[in-house]
Amino acid sequence: MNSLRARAHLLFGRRSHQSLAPHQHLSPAVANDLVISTVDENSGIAMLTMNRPPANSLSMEMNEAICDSIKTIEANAKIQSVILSSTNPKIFSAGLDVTELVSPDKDRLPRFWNSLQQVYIDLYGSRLATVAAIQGHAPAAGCFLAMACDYRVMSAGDINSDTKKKHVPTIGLNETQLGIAAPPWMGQLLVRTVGFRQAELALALGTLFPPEQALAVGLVDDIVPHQKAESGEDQLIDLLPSQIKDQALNPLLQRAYSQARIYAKIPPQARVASKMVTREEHIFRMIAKRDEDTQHFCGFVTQKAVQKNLSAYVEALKNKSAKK
Ligand SMILES: CCCCC/C=C\C/C=C\CC/C=C/CC(=O)SCCNC(=O)CCNC(=O)[C@H](O)C(C)(C)COP(=O)(O)OP(=O)(O)OC[C@H]1O[C@@H](n2cnc3c(N)ncnc32)[C@H](O)[C@@H]1OP(=O)(O)O
Repeated sequence: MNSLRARAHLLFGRRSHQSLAPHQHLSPAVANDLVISTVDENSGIAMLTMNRPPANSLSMEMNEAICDSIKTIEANAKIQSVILSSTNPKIFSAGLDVTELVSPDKDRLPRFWNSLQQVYIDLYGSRLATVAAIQGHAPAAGCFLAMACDYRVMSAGDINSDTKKKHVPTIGLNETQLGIAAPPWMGQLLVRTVGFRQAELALALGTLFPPEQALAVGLVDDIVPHQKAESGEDQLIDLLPSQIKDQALNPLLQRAYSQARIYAKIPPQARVASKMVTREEHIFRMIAKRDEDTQHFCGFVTQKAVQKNLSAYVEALKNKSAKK
């Protein structure tokens, strides 16, 4: 147990990206615009709210902001749990900013990929208990963000009171639908989350799961119907950033908060050591294979055929949005 604790300290007690990541980080002031951090030392709970309109897509700066925010919260010994949420009620995160992938700058592309690897190291390997509050869509790297957390609660969707149209969020690794493959470590994370056969099917088909199906395969741990709750807790209201203060009666955030509180009550050393049992080897593997992974990614993404697929995809995305 002692050696496990020592190793836990090695992995989780120190900021991995301070010693391991060669890339630059944004100043906290800028990072705070992209990811809003709020903390409540009394309950030991923090909230990281992604705030990169329109879709919380992951640019290099967004990845760096996520890492910086985790670092800042981890430095506060009074905080044990963090909720990862979004200011956009319909999109948790649209995954990688696809404009980073099309006709990429050759110097920026590897740094961009390093920044995503760092999110894996910092979020998946965080000492904090992490709860993803998935209000809206979480495709591709959006799904990865959720899978890198310890617990996932997802909204069952809602009905627009004006148009009466139902909004049903989806989650999954849909990369094959873009003509690309999920990176091996992301695919393996899906395998560890939902099991081999479900992952094999979902990766090949690029399946985006609606909430009920996501729950059935184990991609999320709980789904929450949208009906507004009758009352809100003061502690949750205090934790919500001003941009989403009106969400205090949102049952999804309430459910995420109650799960964060459950985690915050577990003795941290025991919780962190047990987290290591399942995550340590994968974090170390990423660290060891980081350069190789970056070379694979850059080589793959810059292939002519892949660029063609990605360009067409981005065009379709823009056209779809323009038609609205
Ligand atoms: C042999 C060796 C092999 C080694 C292999 C190694 C590595 C593997 C290689 C590559 C791996 C690369 C990994 C990629 C993972 C990813 O994350 S790719 C990104 C995938 N994301 C998506 O497909 C989501 C695309 N978006 C949507 O489907 C929808 O937007 C939505 C999220 C479902 C929301 O729909 P909604 O109708 O509400 O909104 P809009 O579609 O109108 O979008 C609003 C607005 O946002 C912009 N936008 C959406 N998504 C993105 C994005 N991902 N990036 C950038 N911008 C995005 C959209 O364009 C609209 O903008 P506007 O026009 O300015 O309004």
